Amino acid sequence: MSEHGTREQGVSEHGVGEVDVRVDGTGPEPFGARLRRAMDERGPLCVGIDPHASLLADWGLNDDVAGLERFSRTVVEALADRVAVLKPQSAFFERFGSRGVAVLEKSVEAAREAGALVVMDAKRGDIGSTMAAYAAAFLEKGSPLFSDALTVSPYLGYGSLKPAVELARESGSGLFVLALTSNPEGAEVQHAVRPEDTALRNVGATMLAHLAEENAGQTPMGSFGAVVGATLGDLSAYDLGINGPLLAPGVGAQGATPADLPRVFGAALHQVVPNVSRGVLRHGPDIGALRASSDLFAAQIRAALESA
Ligand SMILES: O=C(O)c1cc(=O)[nH]c(=O)n1[C@@H]1O[C@H](COP(=O)(O)O)[C@@H](O)[C@H]1O
Repeated sequence: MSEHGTREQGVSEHGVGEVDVRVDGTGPEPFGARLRRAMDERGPLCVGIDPHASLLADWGLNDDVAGLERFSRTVVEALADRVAVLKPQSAFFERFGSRGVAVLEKSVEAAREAGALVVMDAKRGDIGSTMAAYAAAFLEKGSPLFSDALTVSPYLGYGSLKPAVELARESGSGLFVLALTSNPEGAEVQHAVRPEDTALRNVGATMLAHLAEENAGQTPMGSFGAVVGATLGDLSAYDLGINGPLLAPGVGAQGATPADLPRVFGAALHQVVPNVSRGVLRHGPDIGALRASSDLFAAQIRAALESA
């Protein structure tokens, strides 16, 4: 860690784990502050760890736990010391049952150890009391899957996420709330308008408004981010100024490019964490090639930020 804090051994009801402690001793440094610093130091690129069966095959690996382990270890070794964020997609690990989840645990630990922030992409969402258990699984210090942030679905109502918001505040972790997703099917839910709202205040916009409230007054930015697809075209009708990060999947395999980012995100561009998964991963298993691809995306993103 930098001058702002240290990682120390800490104890929670779940056991011993690493915790981020502010130098002034006031508790864990919030995710938003840690992410801002990582984005400023390393650039904002987030690379996904998405071990698709087809990628395992392309890498010459078996579609089994050993292949999964090798794939994840290679991505972490190649990229955890250079990108701001790594985002393991839990589904590809869960596919292998408990042994896959064990690989996920090790990957998260190794990535954080090497200096990347880890956003666990598990897209959890449930009624509040169950949401508390999901939050404990991913955001409770000392939990085996403890991550810097978690993707969550607000489509049981934003308020159902409250236990996760509270635990994230306590543990210095963050959330990325699905607001306007990169897939075309998302519109039927996210573009819906409640009778009491206007067309400009659809469900996705309502989620952004909740996040703006959550992050109010936080500096340099709050810890409660939105997922907003880079594939969505002009988003100027939305107020993306949530004072928090915008995770932007869709660059690479889904067709968006770094050059699209200024047009899509406008004034919110500097809050954007663009995610690339297959676009980088397809260059493996060679570590140099993975790094070259990630560096190229990072340079293109930097150029897009500078051009705006
Ligand atoms: O939350 C996400 O990360 C996510 C949200 C979204 O709207 N769209 C989306 O593609 N994702 C994830 O981002 C990654 C995109 O992967 P690539 O299309 O291979 O770059 C996958 O892990 C998706 O699950």
